[in-house]
Amino acid sequence: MRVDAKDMGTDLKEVLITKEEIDAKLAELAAKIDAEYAGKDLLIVGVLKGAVMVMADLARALSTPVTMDWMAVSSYGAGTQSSGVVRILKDLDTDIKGKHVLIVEDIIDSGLTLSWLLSNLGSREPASLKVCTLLRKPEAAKVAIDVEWVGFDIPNEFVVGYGLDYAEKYRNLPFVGTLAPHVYGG
Ligand SMILES: O=P(O)(O)OC[C@H]1O[C@H](OP(=O)(O)OP(=O)(O)O)[C@H](O)[C@@H]1O
Ligand SMILES: Nc1nc2[nH]cnc2c(=O)[nH]1
Repeated sequence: MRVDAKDMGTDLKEVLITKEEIDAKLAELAAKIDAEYAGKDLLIVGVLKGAVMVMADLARALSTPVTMDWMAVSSYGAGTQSSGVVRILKDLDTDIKGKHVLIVEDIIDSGLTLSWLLSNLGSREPASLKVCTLLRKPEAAKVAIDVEWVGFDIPNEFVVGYGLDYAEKYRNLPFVGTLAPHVYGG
């Protein structure tokens, strides 16, 4: 079923990516990730809170048996601009030395969060460290990052839904959409 922005009240401007498009893309990415990690032990690391939905759906689309861990970092607070200062709110429960690690993100915007994460997790000497993100904003990049698996490149607009929030709201929307300007004072 296609859900339109108008069904979700007046806060939303438009639906950018539907649940059906997300499901199809995650199946495509999962097949590539399965091929990459065939015969290997894979730890997928979800970056809280935004990656909860993509982590849950990607994990179920994978055939590769995985273990899962979570890291919580924040660089956005309640606003729509990255502060650039990354704080660890929750570290991994496991030692990743010698493990194949796949970071699962909902979005790469400025790239500052991921750049910091790659450096932080890379220093723990994993056997490999790669990234899968559902969304990326090429026009917003402040640092160049090599990302193996990207679901959708999107325009440089603040998006919500499918894990992504504005002031902690809208994470449970099943699609990715943009907000009407009045919501964030535009
Ligand atoms: O590329 P960047 O500009 O660094 O932005 C990307 C980061 O921003 C979001 O997290 P946020 O800090 O909003 O926390 P949240 O996942 O808990 O909402 C998102 O989940 C990424 O981790
Ligand atoms: N909700 C949300 N969080 C983000 N973090 C970085 N970019 C975004 C975005 O466009 N939307």
